[in-house]
Amino acid sequence: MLRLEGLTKTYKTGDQALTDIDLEVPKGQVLALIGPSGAGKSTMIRCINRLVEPTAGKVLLDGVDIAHLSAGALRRARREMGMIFQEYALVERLTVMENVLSGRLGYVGFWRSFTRRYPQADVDEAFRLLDRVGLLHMADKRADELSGGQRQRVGICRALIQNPKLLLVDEPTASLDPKTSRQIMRLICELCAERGLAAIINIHDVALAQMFVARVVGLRFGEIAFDGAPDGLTPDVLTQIYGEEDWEATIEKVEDEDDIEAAE
Ligand SMILES: Nc1ncnc2c1ncn2[C@@H]1O[C@H](COP(=O)(O)OP(=O)(O)OP(=O)(O)O)[C@@H](O)[C@H]1O
Repeated sequence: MLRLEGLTKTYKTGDQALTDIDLEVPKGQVLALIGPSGAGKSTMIRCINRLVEPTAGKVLLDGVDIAHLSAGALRRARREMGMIFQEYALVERLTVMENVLSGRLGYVGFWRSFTRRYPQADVDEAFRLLDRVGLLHMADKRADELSGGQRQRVGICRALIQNPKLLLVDEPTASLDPKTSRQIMRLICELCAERGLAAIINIHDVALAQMFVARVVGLRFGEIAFDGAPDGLTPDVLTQIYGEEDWEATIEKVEDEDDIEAAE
């Protein structure tokens, strides 16, 4: 469904962020992208929807090369890719419902988007999505009245109402506490499974990635250093990706937290 071929990005500053990346993501697969700061995770996600222009290589979405589309064709192709951000990127003074519906802006005409009059079918779908993520009762609240976890749920609904084939998720839990982080990761993975949706989730927290996804790709210095099931992330492999750390302790700590939560 998504195929990267020789994807390379060198920034104008000379920073080589990605080198010759080949990666295939089948329909419905949720993949976690891990790696140390500066490894190229955000760059990879941003090259896929061309928020960053690749220097070389192909980004094939169902066989169409996103890296070489004209502006109009790119706009249409971007509808197929929902984006979820670390800082939620909501419009604070708008309501939850309005924020969710803004995910349809790529579909409605100029006047409808200017006056924010959306088709009834879009409004109905927004209600369904808010119900699914447990925020139906908050539809009329302003975004700035929500907690971090609630905001991210709105961000998820806004991405899903686009009806994308692929979700690109950039650090969805970086601003959340550990328990809310797990809830949000679980929700994203459940929704992908329900909808047969593929996702690439850029995530710092290795233990969280291991808990929820079937495939992990590890980047190091802009190259793929690991690609496999989460149980292949042994302390040795993690050291290859990140450098030295006491991985046994890091992973055990999270398991302990879950035991405490289960006992509560
Ligand atoms: N706009 C930019 N201009 C120049 N260099 C950049 C730019 N964005 C990123 N880089 C460089 O590209 C490399 C990869 O950065 P990137 O942000 O993709 O890494 P990352 O793995 O997402 O890191 P983090 O986890 O800290 O967000 C780094 O060396 C970074 O300094």
